[in-house]
Amino acid sequence: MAQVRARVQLNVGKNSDIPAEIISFTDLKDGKEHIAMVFNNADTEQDVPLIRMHSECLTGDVFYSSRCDCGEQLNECIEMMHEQGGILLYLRQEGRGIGLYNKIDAYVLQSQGMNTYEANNHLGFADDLRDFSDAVLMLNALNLPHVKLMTNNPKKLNALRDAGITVDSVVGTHAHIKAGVAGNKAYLETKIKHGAHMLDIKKIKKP
Ligand SMILES: Nc1nc2c(ncn2[C@@H]2O[C@H](COP(=O)(O)OP(=O)(O)OP(=O)(O)O)[C@@H](O)[C@H]2O)c(=O)[nH]1
Ligand SMILES: [Zn+2]
Repeated sequence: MAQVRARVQLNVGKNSDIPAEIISFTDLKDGKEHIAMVFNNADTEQDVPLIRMHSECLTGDVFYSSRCDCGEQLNECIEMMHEQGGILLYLRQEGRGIGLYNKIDAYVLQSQGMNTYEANNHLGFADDLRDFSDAVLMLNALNLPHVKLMTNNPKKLNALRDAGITVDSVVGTHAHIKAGVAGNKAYLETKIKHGAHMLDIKKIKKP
């Protein structure tokens, strides 16, 4: 059974002015250093807090790469949780679980015309290698059996429900579209078409 190892306050967000608490865990299964980021003490003060399970994307989260929407989604989540509280589970599942170097290889293939899933398959990987059982262990360690979930990905919803977490409602993220050859429009459209994502491509975030 995973347990909270340490929790400490810090400020996060673009201007380092959003109060949060970062939490580490013991006994997670896959050996990765997943963390939870808690806003407004939502884990102790809300009966049904907003949760996001965000998979690591170095290129998007750190460098705001044009190829995906991860960094913008992360900021959208931090800002929403600043307003209404919530718990962000930051999961070290780079490249939907294939790792950074393999994701870069997949980008090479995408530059040659393959879509995001075809590129994964061409490299010998399934469409999505992620397993959300450590996220469930983290929710259990935080004593959160009942949540609202921020995602467009039905697999995340099913993973929580299958593990016995009650998901009251699902909150979609905005479409963060970037044009151009190395843009993310085709990537987002492919996720909707082939990945059954519930993203509303017209729900564009106004600056
Ligand atoms: N293999 C592969 N992984 C990618 C590619 N583009 C982005 N990723 C990874 O996809 C994951 C995106 O994760 P999430 O932000 O949790 O998004 P999601 O599963 O699409 O679902 P929601 O954002 O919750 O709707 C990250 O781990 C990225 O590194 C790609 O072209 N190939
Ligand atoms: Zn990304």
